[in-house]
Amino acid sequence: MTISGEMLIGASALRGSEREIRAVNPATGEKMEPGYAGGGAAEVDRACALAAEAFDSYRETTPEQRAGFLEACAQAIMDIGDELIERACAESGLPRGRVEGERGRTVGQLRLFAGVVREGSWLEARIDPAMPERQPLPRSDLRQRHIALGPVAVFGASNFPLAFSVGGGDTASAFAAGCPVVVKAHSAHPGTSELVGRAIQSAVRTCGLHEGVFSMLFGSGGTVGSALVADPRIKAVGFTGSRSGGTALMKIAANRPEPIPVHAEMSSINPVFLLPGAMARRAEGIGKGFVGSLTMGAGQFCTNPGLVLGVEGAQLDAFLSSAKAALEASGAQTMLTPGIYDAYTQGVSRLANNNRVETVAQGQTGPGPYQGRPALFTTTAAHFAEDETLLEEVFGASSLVVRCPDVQTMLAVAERLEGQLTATIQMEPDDLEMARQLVPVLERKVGRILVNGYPTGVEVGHAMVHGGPYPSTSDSRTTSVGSLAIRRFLRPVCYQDFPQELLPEALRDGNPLGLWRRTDGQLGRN
Ligand SMILES: NC(=O)C1=CN([C@@H]2O[C@H](COP(=O)(O)OP(=O)(O)OC[C@H]3O[C@@H](n4cnc5c(N)ncnc54)[C@H](O)[C@@H]3O)[C@@H](O)[C@H]2O)C=CC1
Ligand SMILES: O=C(O)CCC(=O)C(=O)O
Repeated sequence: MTISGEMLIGASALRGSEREIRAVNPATGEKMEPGYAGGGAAEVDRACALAAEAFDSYRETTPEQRAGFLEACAQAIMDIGDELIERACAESGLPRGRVEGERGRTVGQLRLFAGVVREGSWLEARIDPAMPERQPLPRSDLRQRHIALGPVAVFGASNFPLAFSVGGGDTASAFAAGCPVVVKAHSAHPGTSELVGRAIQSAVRTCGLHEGVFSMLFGSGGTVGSALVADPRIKAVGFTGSRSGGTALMKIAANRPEPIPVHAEMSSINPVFLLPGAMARRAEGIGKGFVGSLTMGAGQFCTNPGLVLGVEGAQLDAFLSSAKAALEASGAQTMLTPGIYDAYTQGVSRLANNNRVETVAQGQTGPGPYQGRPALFTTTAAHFAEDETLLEEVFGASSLVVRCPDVQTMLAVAERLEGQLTATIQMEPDDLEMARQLVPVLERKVGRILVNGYPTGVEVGHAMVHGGPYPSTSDSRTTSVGSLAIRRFLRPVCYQDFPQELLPEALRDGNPLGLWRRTDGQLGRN
C-alpha cells in the first residue's frame, strides 16, 4: 500500500492545508516521509456531515452485515502485511515482537466485536406485553432496545499505535454499536494511521456501506481535535492519553449546547500492595516480577505499576534489593516520541530532586537520542502524605515505593488515592484478613483488582474492565477494553404500542433474530 500523506474523508483522500507534520523515528531522531498537512474546519465539517448522513443506514445494518464489516476491517489490516509492522516500529520505537502482538490484539478485538454483534445481547431487548384488562388502568405494550448514539470522535493514542489507535478498541466498539467514526489521528504515528485508515476505508467500500461510516483527520488537537468534539453532529468521544488532553475534551463536550459523553482514559499510577505473608515467602521474586512489569514497553502503559506499598522491615529491604538488581540490569529503551521522553526525564528528575524521596536505582543509559532509563524511588508513608505531587503519574518506567510502618497505614494510604485503572495485591492465604479490609477500599477506587499478578497487559475479553473512577477515566461506569466497551456508545429507546410492522426486528413477536430477550421480566429466547 502506498502512503501519501493524505487524510481520508469518506471515500476520498485529500491533503490538508494546515501546518505539515512528519513522524519522527524516535530510535534515530530522523524525520520520516511523507509530510502530513493538518486539516481544518472545512475537513472537520465534511467528515462530520458524511458521518451524520451515514448514521441511519449504518445503525440499521443487520447483525450479519455489521459483523461482516468488522471482520473485513480485521482482514484488511492483516492484508497490509509487513509494511504496517515496519512503519509502526519506525514511528513508535517499539520492537517488532510487541508491534506484531499488538496487531494480533487489534484484529482479535475487531473479531471479538463481530461475535458480540451477532450474539445480540447488547441490544438488551425487553418486552412488557400489553395488559388491556389490568385494573385500575390497562398497561400499554412497551418494548425496549438499545440503539447507537450517533457519530463518534475517536482520538488515537500514542502508546498503542494499533490497538488503541485508528482501528483500535474505541473504533471497534463504536462500529459494533452502529456508530460512524471520525478519527483524529495521533501525530506520533501518521503513516501507521494512514495505512490502517486506508484498510478500513477499503472495508467500508467492499461491504457496500455509506462512505461516511469512517473518516480520519490529521492536525493539531487544539484545532481539529477541539472542532471535532464541538461539532453538533458528533454524539460521543473516545480518547486515551494525558489527563490535560482528556479533561480539555471533557470541558468542550460539557459546554456544547448539547453536551455529550466523553470516554477518556487518562492517568493512573496502579498501586501494588505487598502484604506481609506474601513478602515473607516471595519478597525477592516479587521484586523481580515487578521490575518486569515496570519496564515492559519502556513503561509506556497506563497500567504501569507506578506506586508500591509495603511494610517497613527486612522483607521490604529484600524486595528493594531484588528490584534494584533487576532494574540496574535493565537497558534504556526508546520512548515513543521526543515529547514523551522529555516529560519522562523531567518527571524522573523531579522525583530524584525531591528531598522527601530517595533514589533506589536507575537503569542503564543507552546510545539512542530518546531512550528512557527505568528508575525506582522510595519514600516513607509520612512523606507521601505530605506531598501531593507524589501522587502524579510519571509516564514511563518509573515507580515509587512507599514504606509504611504497618498494614493499617497501607490502608490509610489506599484511602488517599485517586481513581485508578488497576490495583494489585500480592498475598498468601495468611493475608486474607488484611485483603478483606483492603478490597472494599480498592473497589471504590479502581476498575480492576488483581491478585498475585502484575497490572500491565490487559486481556481483551468479556469480563475485562479497563476503566475506573476519575482521573483514571472520565466515566467510571464502563470500560474501554473488552466487549462491554460497546455500552459506551448505546442508549435505550422504548416503543409504546407499536404495530408489529413498525417495530425493529429485534422486538417483533416470534423473535425473528433469535435474541435473548427479557419478556415480562423473564430472560429467555422467546
Ligand atoms: N495514561 C495513559 O494511558 C497515557 C498517558 N499519556 C501522557 O500524555 C503525555 C503526552 O502524550 P500524548 O499521547 O501525546 O497525549 P495527549 O493527551 O497530549 O494527546 C492525545 C491526543 O489528544 C489530542 N489533544 C491533546 N490535548 C488536546 C486539547 N487540549 N484539545 C484537543 N485535543 C487535544 C492530541 O492532539 C492527541 O491527538 C505523555 O507524556 C503522558 O504523560 C500518553 C499516552 C497514554
Ligand atoms: O496494559 C495494557 O495492555 C493496555 C494499557 C493501556 O490501555 C494503555 O497504556 O493505554
